[in-house]
Amino acid sequence: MIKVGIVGGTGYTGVELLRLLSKHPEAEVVVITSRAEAGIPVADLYTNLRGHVDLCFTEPDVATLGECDVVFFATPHGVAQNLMPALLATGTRVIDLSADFRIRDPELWARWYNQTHGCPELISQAVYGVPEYQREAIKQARLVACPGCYPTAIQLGLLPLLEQNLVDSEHLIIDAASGATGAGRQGKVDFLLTEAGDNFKAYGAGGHRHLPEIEQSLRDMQPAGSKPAQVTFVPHLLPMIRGIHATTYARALDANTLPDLQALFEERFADEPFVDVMPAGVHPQTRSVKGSNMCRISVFQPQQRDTIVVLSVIDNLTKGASGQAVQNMNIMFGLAENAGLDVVALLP
Ligand SMILES: NC(=O)C1=CN([C@@H]2O[C@H](COP(=O)(O)OP(=O)(O)OC[C@H]3O[C@@H](n4cnc5c(N)ncnc54)[C@H](OP(=O)(O)O)[C@@H]3O)[C@@H](O)[C@H]2O)C=CC1
Ligand SMILES: CC(=O)N[C@@H](CCC(=O)OP(=O)(O)O)C(=O)O
Repeated sequence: MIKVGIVGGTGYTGVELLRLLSKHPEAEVVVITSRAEAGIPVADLYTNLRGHVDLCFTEPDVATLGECDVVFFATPHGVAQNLMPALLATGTRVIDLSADFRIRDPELWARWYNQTHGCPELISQAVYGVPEYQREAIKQARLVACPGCYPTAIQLGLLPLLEQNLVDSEHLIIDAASGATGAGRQGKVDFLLTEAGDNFKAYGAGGHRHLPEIEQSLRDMQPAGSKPAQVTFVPHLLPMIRGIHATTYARALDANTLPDLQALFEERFADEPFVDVMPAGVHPQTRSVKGSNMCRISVFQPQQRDTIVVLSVIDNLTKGASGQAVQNMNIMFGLAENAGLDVVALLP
């Protein structure tokens, strides 16, 4: 059994890690931390885990965490970077769900996250954890930086087009919408039922912190010589609990020579356990992935003109965070990639 520690067990990604790992055949959570709830049984706070998880929350302690084979950070950005040098020195491997190690340039990170990076010397060791194009690097990684939820949905939708250099990469336009759990459990007025319910609004249109992460990862997918990807990214808040829907508009470099896009997408993801290309003409919907690690994608070329539309949906807490983190753990430890993740989405 792989011994697992979780730092930050009281947030939504922490409880999602517990839900998935409690049924994992080859991993067992042995430590779960919370400073505010130390000493309290996990199942007292999250009653869905009664009968499945017997642990109590404990204070974060590097020596105890260092006895685990792998430690997940489900903490706000700025936390993992401070514990990382001491924790990696124990020999444990780390999977960070926060944004601390996603961006390679610490100055760029500092500008978007309004704080100085506490551990720039370890950033180069981090592998960006998108299995669909980083699988080999993830196998060897000691530190995996899990992608953000919006970046995951957007990257998977654009991967086949950018790898083949088929679109005008400097003018990509993305509208994406997220359920309210995307904002975490630390309540803000905007996420009250009475504020978010029966409403739909954009936010961050002038620049969202996921923009540099999205552009960095899209550029990593592009073949040498391509024009570096630039995106206009507008996120929206949807009055639902889980789910992300991303709509991406990309102009073909040459609409007359485009390959069959449906076949291109189906072939690119044929061997991917967690990407499902929908049949031609079918629109994906967030509830078809709720609670599952699947990303469902559709591609359209309306009126056969030169704008390609890609629709992608994920559950922000599963493929967008904790499910992808478990998928990365499975790859790092040579396990079946779907271990603990073979879950059918909850529908209706
Ligand atoms: N929600 C989502 O859809 C997604 C979230 N993420 C990222 O995952 C991370 C976790 O998010 P989420 O689950 O929403 O939870 P929160 O951001 O609300 O994190 C809360 C957890 O972190 C712990 N924590 C906070 N500060 C510290 C600290 N200084 N030292 C140790 N532990 C600390 C808290 O416990 P306590 O204070 O009691 O110690 C609590 O358990 C964030 O970085 C988020 O950006 C990534 C993808 C999707
Ligand atoms: C609805 C909502 O507020 N979403 C969050 C993003 C959620 C997320 O998961 O971002 P990280 O992975 O980088 O934490 C936001 O827009 O900031």
